[in-house]
Amino acid sequence: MTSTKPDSTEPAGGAETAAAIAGASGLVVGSVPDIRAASGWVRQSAVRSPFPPIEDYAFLSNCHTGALVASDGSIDWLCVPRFDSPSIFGSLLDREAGMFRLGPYGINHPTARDYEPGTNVLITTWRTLTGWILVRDALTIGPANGPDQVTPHTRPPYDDDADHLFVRTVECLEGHVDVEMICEPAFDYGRTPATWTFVDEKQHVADGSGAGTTVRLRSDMAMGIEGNRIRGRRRLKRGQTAYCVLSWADQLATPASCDEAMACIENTTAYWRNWLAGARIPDHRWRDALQRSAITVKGLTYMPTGATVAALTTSLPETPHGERNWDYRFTWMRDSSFTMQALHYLNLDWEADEFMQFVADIDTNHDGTLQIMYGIDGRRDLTEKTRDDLSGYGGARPVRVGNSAFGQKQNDVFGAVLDSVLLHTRRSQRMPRRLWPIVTSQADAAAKVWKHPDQGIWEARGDPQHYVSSKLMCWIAMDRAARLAEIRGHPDAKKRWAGVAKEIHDDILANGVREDGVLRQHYGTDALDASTLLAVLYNFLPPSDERMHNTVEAIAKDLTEDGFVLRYRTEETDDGLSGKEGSFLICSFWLVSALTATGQVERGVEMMERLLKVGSPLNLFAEEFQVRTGRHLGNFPQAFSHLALIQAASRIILAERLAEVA
Ligand SMILES: OC[C@H]1O[C@H](O[C@H]2O[C@H](CO)[C@@H](O)[C@H](O)[C@H]2O)[C@H](O)[C@@H](O)[C@@H]1O
Repeated sequence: MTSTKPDSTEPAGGAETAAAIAGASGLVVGSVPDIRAASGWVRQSAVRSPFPPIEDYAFLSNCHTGALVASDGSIDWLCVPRFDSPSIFGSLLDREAGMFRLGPYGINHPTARDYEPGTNVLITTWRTLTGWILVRDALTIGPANGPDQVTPHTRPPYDDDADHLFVRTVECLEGHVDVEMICEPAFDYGRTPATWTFVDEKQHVADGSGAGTTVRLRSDMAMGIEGNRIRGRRRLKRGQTAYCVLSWADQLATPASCDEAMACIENTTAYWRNWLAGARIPDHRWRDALQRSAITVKGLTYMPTGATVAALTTSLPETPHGERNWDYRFTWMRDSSFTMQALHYLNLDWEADEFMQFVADIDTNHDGTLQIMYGIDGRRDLTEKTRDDLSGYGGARPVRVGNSAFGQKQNDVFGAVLDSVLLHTRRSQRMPRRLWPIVTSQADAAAKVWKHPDQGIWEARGDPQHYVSSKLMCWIAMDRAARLAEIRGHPDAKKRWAGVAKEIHDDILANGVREDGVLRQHYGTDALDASTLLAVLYNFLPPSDERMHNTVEAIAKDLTEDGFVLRYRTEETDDGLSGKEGSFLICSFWLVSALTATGQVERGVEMMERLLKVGSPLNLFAEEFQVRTGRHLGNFPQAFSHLALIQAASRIILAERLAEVA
């Protein structure tokens, strides 16, 4: 895109400022801002990459959409009003595609960042030469009448109470600090910069419009329009507060004072804590990680339909500077089913209920089967386009919007859905009548297609193959369908489906096992694939069976880099793409679960501890981890990684507890 800012590789404030920024403590204090620094944005220093590391971002959500906040206080990703809407802040994918910063003037490294415990409210503490401030950020959500409406352990009647507001408050704790706000939306993924007009200049209210969208900014800081951005400044002294709020709600309603803004944040805090109170999170040293994963998975749920997005973002690269960039702001049947399983582990059955309603309402194919993925509103057409006007994160192109995988045949989808239905039926002790047609159509489809090759769980864009994990999930489909038929009193269907399950089981054992007793990736290769760990997790054979043990050991030995698991070796597998991937975090957590399931709990614990250490400072995980650099790769935060974390930790904790009582 055409740059309107100074060259981001040049120190905006000259050599002195750059040196000050690079201060030995890592804390940026008191760089004397010169006129160039004042006209640019503090991020434009020579001492940091223009694209922050993926793992530096904080994730916020109102269960309609989510945001990524960089450690310098800039919102670099926000799509409104929904996860899958075009971005208005898209600096994540192009430094010129919009951002919204709040923080001390001239300083871009905070002293500390954390979530308000048990919530999705971010707290950032900044220290300057003259004082301390504390910033609170939230995509607000909660009962319209305030936190008093919240009663613990009740199903929130206010489930759809997102305010459609980004609220930011700042409080001066000590001394005095000059606070700066820069709000520069660029609509339609950066294509249309905002045109600003004051609605009420005295009250500091302005509307920014472009590409058919209008947002309202309101603050108690003095603010001025500078082209496509609004800049606000205020010196805060100890005890003083300030706020700024961005709204995209109907009527563009905004809090009219700092007290009102703070009340919205309190409401949001109460909302998340109340939600978490409904979870059964074990009292264990991994509790914080489990809580964060639960909140993150919930934050990736689109409340109006109960669908979950696979991740918040599009096109964060799986290979640095490479082409493995995908749009994950959709609902995969597989990802959502795994998510439901993980939430059940934590006793969060409501969420599963919501997802089942989504499944029941889905617009199926003519033959009654499901697509492998849908829009969060149930939309079927997810046509993929590239946005060639965007630089891409770190230059990784293309940036994709939409995902061609929606048209793929992936035979595991039947098993994923039917496993969820069975789990849900058992947990809720009932199966809604309207789910039965889904059960029969998915079971009949799996019975028909299990012999066919497909694109597999990893959605390879190469030739279809007889993937072992796809057959395995078809076995699950038939097994779960037979059990559901029994529950509903359909003995004939039960017999028919159980018969197909047996046939698939035999076929996998005959064709899917290498000579050395290890499950192979697909029938035409001896290559390994981490998705075969699902055989252990789904009890395809007893955990004591040699083939399960051999598969776990082969993957641990030959499909890892420094202990972290690759989904497959790109040099052995033609997935139709170039570039080497990092290790897949879901696969690494699967290995922890598989080790635990096969009785190797200590090895599982060791690996779990290592995995937790590579989480972001805020306990968030992208899709992949690059061992060589210690950096996260791929979309962020990724539900797959968090749900597999929950599953692995829950299995270990259960195994430890059972060992204690044995
Ligand atoms: O690697 C090629 C494929 O990568 C993406 O798929 C991956 O993400 C999905 C969502 O989490 C997951 O369900 C799938 O198992 C992963 O392989 C991408 O969405 C595909 O379009 C792409 O072909």
